[in-house]
Amino acid sequence: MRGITKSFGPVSVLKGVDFEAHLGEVTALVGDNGAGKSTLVKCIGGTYSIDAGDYLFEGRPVKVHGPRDSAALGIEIVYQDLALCDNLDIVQNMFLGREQLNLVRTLDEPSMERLAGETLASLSVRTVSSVRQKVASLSGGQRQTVAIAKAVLWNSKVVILDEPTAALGVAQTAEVLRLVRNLADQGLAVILISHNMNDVLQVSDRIAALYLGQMAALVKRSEVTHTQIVELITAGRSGNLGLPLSTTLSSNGAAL
Ligand SMILES: Nc1ncnc2c1ncn2[C@@H]1O[C@H](COP(=O)(O)OP(=O)(O)OP(=O)(O)O)[C@@H](O)[C@H]1O
Repeated sequence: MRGITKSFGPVSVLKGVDFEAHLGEVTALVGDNGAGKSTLVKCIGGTYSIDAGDYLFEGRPVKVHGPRDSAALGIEIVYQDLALCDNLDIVQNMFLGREQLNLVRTLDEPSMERLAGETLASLSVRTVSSVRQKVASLSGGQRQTVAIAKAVLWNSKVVILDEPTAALGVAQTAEVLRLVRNLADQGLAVILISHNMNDVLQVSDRIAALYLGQMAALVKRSEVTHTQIVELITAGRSGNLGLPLSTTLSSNGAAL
């Protein structure tokens, strides 16, 4: 994404944001409440149209007018609410709206069941006992796992995860972070929105810090400390990292 701007009426939310994600890497998207993370992700997913800027995919300019366009490129977003149906089982959830049909045009249950099982196995998911289990009976971590598996089922290239460990316990967080790392190691570009610095430091390769609708910095994980990330989030800059002072200071020099 290059020079992305997005406003809602008079409210300017994204102000010339540059952002990129690479195959085989986890890029953490961090920023304070209201910094514009969700808005940026919804622009990537096509839920919001961008006002100005360039959207490039695999180096080519693309037009993304809605979620169907981003899905066709191989971009999947797992929102915080997971969008799973409690009354359906894991297979039904993973194929919801994209069910496979057999030759007589009825649901190809064996094929969907096999693919669901293979996808979970390829992600080394051990916590789900049966793909025919109702989603209502799954724990928070298992639900997250199913939502992520659903996102990678479609030969996805980019998977965006919105706060995947929020509200999870210690063991379940570790399991989901292992899965996040696994996705990148399998070659996907993973974008991880998170407020949890431990998660960010543990799994990310790059960190993109949004500050008041501007990209304060997009840096390699190995090049920043915990303190610097916090400073980028809260002040838009840290030492020689971050936005130029002129954009983060008001005319009298006070930080905005
Ligand atoms: N549909 C909308 N209409 C008007 N303003 C909006 C809309 N969506 C978001 N905003 C505003 O844009 C700003 C950025 O919101 P956004 O949800 O992108 O931030 P965020 O970084 O994801 O925050 P959080 O961490 O709290 O989820 C906020 O000030 C918000 O009020």
